[in-house]
Amino acid sequence: MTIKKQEETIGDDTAMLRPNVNLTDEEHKQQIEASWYRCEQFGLEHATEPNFSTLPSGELNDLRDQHRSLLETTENEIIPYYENILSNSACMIVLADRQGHVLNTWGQKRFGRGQYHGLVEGNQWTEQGVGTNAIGTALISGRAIQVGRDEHFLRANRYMVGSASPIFDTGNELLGVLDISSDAYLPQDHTLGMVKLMSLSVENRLIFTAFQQDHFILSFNTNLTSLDSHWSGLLVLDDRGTIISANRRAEVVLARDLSLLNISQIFDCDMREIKNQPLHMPMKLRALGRYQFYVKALPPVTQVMKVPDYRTSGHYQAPAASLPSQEAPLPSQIPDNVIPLDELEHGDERVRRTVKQAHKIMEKDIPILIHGETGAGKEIFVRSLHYHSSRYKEMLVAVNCAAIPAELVESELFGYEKGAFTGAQTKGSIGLIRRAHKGTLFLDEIGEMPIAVQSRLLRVLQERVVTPLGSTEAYPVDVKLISATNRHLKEEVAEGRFRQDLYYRISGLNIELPALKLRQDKRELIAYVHERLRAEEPGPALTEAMLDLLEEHPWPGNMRQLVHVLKVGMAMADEDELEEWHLPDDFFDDLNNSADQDDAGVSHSDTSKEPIEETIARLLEEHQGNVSRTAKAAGVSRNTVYKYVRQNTDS
Ligand SMILES: Nc1ncnc2c1ncn2[C@@H]1O[C@H](COP(=O)(O)OP(=O)(O)OP(=O)(O)O)[C@@H](O)[C@H]1O
Repeated sequence: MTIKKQEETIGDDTAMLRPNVNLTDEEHKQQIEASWYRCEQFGLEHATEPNFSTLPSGELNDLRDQHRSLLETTENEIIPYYENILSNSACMIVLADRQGHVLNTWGQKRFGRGQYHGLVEGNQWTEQGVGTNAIGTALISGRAIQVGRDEHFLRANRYMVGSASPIFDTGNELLGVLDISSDAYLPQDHTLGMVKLMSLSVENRLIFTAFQQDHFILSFNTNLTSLDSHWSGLLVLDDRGTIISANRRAEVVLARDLSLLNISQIFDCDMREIKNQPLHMPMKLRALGRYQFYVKALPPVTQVMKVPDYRTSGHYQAPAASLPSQEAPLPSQIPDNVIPLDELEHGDERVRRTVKQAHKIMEKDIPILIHGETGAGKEIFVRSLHYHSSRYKEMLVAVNCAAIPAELVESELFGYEKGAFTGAQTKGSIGLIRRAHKGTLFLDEIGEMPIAVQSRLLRVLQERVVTPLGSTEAYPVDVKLISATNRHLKEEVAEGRFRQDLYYRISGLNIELPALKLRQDKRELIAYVHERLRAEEPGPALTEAMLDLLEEHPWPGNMRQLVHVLKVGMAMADEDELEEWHLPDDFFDDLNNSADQDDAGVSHSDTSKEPIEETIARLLEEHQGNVSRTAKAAGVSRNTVYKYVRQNTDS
């Protein structure tokens, strides 16, 4: 089950000053009643003993490993601010994952009575097992809640009070929950407000960790002095001003879905002004034509850290002994089975530009995302890029994310320690990402990657370290990341199947590899592939008529289908030239289908009542069998003429 964050819609522009909007007493009562009703449905009775379904320590370690960023952010950047409060009160802070598993606790390890409270690492606090409780109920409702002593469904829990607030990740998915529990009296507004503040702080820190390196982060508030507080709205912008992430406050205060809007659609300013704004100098801007906000823009850390580079001025010459790893390969060093970059296209301007851009970006710390239909040649393209880059001596590791069973993707990619899980090889495994260290990692069909693995991959890309499953050690990795997909990833993001933050991480340079039928150099490319195959094994030549026919084909299977058709045809032919009858049947099925589609709804130009077959027969004769001219005169596609010719020669 995925829970999206609940909107707390705030109607007026003073909302930021009183952000701690708790449930009304009536709403609170309803939440508790709804929870008790669920508990009855789960078959619980008030006398039932809590069932914590405690995780074995190995699984707990894996879980903690998966939530490392959440754990570290909470521990290092949030808890220290509350230490004072904690040390003076009899309560504990609990961090649990979205299934209610306790990941860590801080503060009082044991409540006053020394009673076993079950708030220990590995225990699961769900309504199913423990009845109404702050953690489980906040997770089910997606809202912050305080559960008082008698509001607990199980009698066994009625000695404690818990206040919990869910935490959402940068893609708005429920990530976990923070809870403050005690067996002493906890003032409701105070504690609930505090835990909400903590969960907001965690969310904000996660945004900074994910994006501050390469993106502008805008914070805004109605009040200048609160601009740096956790209650400020945060917007993450790419270089062109597109909003690629936002915190809860931003969405609540602006009361709209902000994803992928441009900053100029929200504030009366554009990206240029934001970029020109002196560091840490707030601006006073109007939002949505109505609200006044103070806005501060934080440029990407990489930009702030930029230091003058003296090589850009004067007549700098690089020292003679440059690093060997920076060298581009010589043509003789490129393996035979790799298609040279300049042979990837044969006159298609768009593809030429794409190849040039990608070749350049290979030397930059910018990931590449390739979109293209299946069989369009994405992997061939990546191989060529890798072997023409300075990483050519290192590994190109290609991973087809759709081909690995979902439950194995994680261990295959990140590796595992020996004995990390049942079925793990006794030796352990280094994992595919580390295998690509210093080289290129090609994640094909990345759209198929399970969402849990996406989070982990995101962390690897952000932190540039891999922690194998079951290990505490983090290994640095330096990989050139190229991903490919035949899906529309933006739509996948909109529908919640692909993490937005990961999408922006992997899509530094977006490349479209056109389908074969759309390529302007289709004819030349077909001739090239044919020549390459003939270089491997002697075979028949292609006539112009055969090239016409091949050019006409819709090629739904793209380059892969072309290679297959040519290989079959060439194997069948004993003659000097490739003939139609050498080609496989499915080739003609596609051809006929596309002819039918091309002509659907289009009537041939002859206005007489003459059937189309007769028109084609007549025109073919008139044009001495010239297919192109016949098709033009009849007002049909060349495929239709071919289809007619074939039917009449077959019968
Ligand atoms: N530029 C090219 N020149 C010659 N052959 C090519 C070219 N591009 C692709 N091919 C051939 O087409 C086949 C399919 O290409 P490739 O595996 O790169 O496609 P893909 O887009 O990665 O497919 P998928 O999306 O199914 O993974 C290759 O095995 C290769 O034989």
